[in-house]
Order: sequence, then C-alpha cells, then structure tokens
Amino acid sequence: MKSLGSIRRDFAPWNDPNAKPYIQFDNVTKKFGDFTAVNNLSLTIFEREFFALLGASGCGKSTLLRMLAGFEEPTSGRILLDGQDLRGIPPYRRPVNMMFQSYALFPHMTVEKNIAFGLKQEGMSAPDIEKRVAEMLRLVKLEQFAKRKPHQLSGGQRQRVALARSVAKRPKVLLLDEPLGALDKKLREETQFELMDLQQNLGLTFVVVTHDQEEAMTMADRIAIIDKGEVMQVATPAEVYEAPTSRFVAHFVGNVNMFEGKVAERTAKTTRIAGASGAQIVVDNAVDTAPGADIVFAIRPEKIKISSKKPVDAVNALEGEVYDIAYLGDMTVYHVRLDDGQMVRASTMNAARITEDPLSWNDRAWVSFRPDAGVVLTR
Ligand SMILES: Nc1ncnc2c1ncn2[C@@H]1O[C@H](COP(=O)(O)OP(=O)(O)OP(=O)(O)O)[C@@H](O)[C@H]1O
Repeated sequence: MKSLGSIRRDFAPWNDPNAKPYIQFDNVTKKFGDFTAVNNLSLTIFEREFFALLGASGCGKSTLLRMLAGFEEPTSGRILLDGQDLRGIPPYRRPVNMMFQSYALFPHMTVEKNIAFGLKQEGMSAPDIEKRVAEMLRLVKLEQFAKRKPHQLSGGQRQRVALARSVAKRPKVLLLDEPLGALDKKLREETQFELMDLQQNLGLTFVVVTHDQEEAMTMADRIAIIDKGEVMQVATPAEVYEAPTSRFVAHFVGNVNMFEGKVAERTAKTTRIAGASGAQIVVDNAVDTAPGADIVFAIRPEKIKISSKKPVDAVNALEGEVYDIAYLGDMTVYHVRLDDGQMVRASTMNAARITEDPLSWNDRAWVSFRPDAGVVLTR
C-alpha cells in the first residue's frame, strides 16, 4: 500500500522498530463491580505524539485517561511511562497533567493569577513565575487579557487560559478530556490548530479523548478507535479513513457504502463479489477468502462516480435512480437507489460552478468505481 502516514512527514516513530514507546498500556483491564469498562487493552504512545482516543459515549476512553493520570488504578495489567510502572504512584507525582472538560478556572482570579497558581504551589520563585506566565500568555495569544477575570472572557479565551495553565508546569504528557467540547464549531476548528501548534512548539506528548471523529482526524498523529473497552484499530487518520480494518471502524469514521455479498470468483489479482440480488462487482484482492465466503466491499462516497450515461471502460458500473440530492456548496451528495434496491451515496466536488452532467431527482443514473477504490472487509 502507498503511504498513508503521518501529516508530520518525518514523524512516524510507530513505524520504527527501534523506537521506544513512551506510554504503554499493557493488557489493561478495568472493572467497576461486574462491569468491564476496559477489556484487556494494549496500546503504545510515543514521545511527542498527538494521540487521540476516539469512541462513542461510554466506550471507556475517559477511564483510560484517568488511569494514566492516576485517578483510577487498573484492575489488572500495567501502565508504563518511560519504562516505569505507574502502579501506586499518586497523580501529583506523575509527569502528566490533565485538562478537564469543565475548565475549572478560579473565577475570582485574573488570567495571569490563574496561570501562576500551580507554579506558586510548586514553590517556583516570583521572577521565574512571572517569566513563565508571560511565556504562556504569549503562547496562547492572551497577552492583552492578563488582567481580566474569567467571566470577562469568551468561551474560547477561557479555553486557552485553561490550556496555558495546564502546560505552565511543563508536564511531559498532557491529557485532554474533550478539550474543545464547550466551543462552537468555528472556534473549535481554530482552536484545534492552535492546540496542534502548541503541542509541536513545546514538544509535548498529548493524549486527547474525543467522540468527535473530525476533531481526532484533524489533530492527531494517530487515533485509537475504542469500542466497548477494546481497541478496534490504531492508525494514522488517513489509514483509519482509507484502510479501515473492520466494518465498525469504516462506519465510525466518515461515510461509507457497503457492498455485501459472497466471493464468486478469485483470480490472482481480483475478487468478484456477487450480491444477494445478483449484481456483481470486481475488487482488488485484499484478503485470502475462499469462494462462497461472506465479504463486504467498503467504499467512500467520494470514490464513486455518478453519471447519466453508462461509463465506458468502467470495471464496476451499477444502474439505478437518483433518489435524493443534497447540495452542500463545496460538494453535492447524491443518493442513488440501485435497481437491486441498495442505496448508494456518491459525492462530487463542485470544482466548477456549472456541472457538465446535471442530474436531477428520479433521473436514471450510473454509479461506477475502480476495483481499488475501497477495501474488502471480513469482520
Ligand atoms: N466509577 C465508576 N463506577 C461505575 N461505572 C463506571 C465508573 N466510571 C465509569 N464507569 C462506566 O464505565 C464505562 C466507561 O466510562 P468512560 O467514562 O470511560 O466512558 P467514555 O468513553 O469516556 O464516555 P463519555 O464520552 O460519555 O465520557 C461507562 O459505561 C461508565 O458508566
């Protein structure tokens, strides 16, 4: 497969067999009574990585973070940081800091006092505190707000104060639980980039918990997709999107079409899949699957072409009727009901202002795609 690697091109320690993991969850299980919140989970995070734990509500991602911070201990298994077993080490003695969803700023203190608070408690000298606070204010671009109190700030500004306060003590690892949850969409997007800059400039390791796939995709070097306390896949955003290893992951991240069927025939290079209704498609061989086995071809909407005439030379072309059209400005999403009843989602970028092949509701239409435009999944 071609590289679906890190956006930071030169940063991919997970591909380096000699790289030492920084954080290790080693067969970690966490039970609350009879309920298993985290189930025999293992994963590794590298120094300076921006790592996201992504999953639906209740999947156990916050529990993972809380165990790393030391607010919970694993029922079994180990968590190592820089080779050291963290069991029994209280939160304040771990080189990690946690930023909570509710930022919990002190309302009666100014921005600079909020940032200075932890440093003072640590016994840092006054001139050093002053220097560090100024540096933090610069970092989060709040210099002119130093004397304000939290209620005189916007949500996004409060967010940045909380961030500055969490990184002021220079923890090696910053844990962020839904850090942008309280921000509106536009501010969220801006802050995502600020967070990435901050992490890179300070050279910190970030572990962020989110249920927002777009947020994880934007910010993280790698994403762990968690379901019911188990890791479903750990990969770069591009791999998770282009090469999901299960239906669960394919569905969880982005939109996807699933062509279900049985293996009808295999050659050295391709597999022919027969759907229940008789429609057949040909895909590149990806897995070792015997004829007759159940299989699914997962393909993203933007990899499907839609046209009013049957495309010449297309290996896979299926006919149907336009059921629904959503014009979204930058792109248009078509729902096509194939003649066998399956609904297919195809999206096209509106790169030009006028479409050459306009399609309307109830028009006959063809959807076509290349054999390598999706992935074959068996689980
Ligand atoms: N102290 C506790 N006692 C009992 N059950 C708990 C406790 N803490 C968490 N759980 C349960 O463990 C599961 C995982 O919780 P966790 O907070 O890790 O989920 P999450 O993935 O972070 O969800 P959310 O996005 O809603 O915060 C949930 O079903 C939750 O109810």
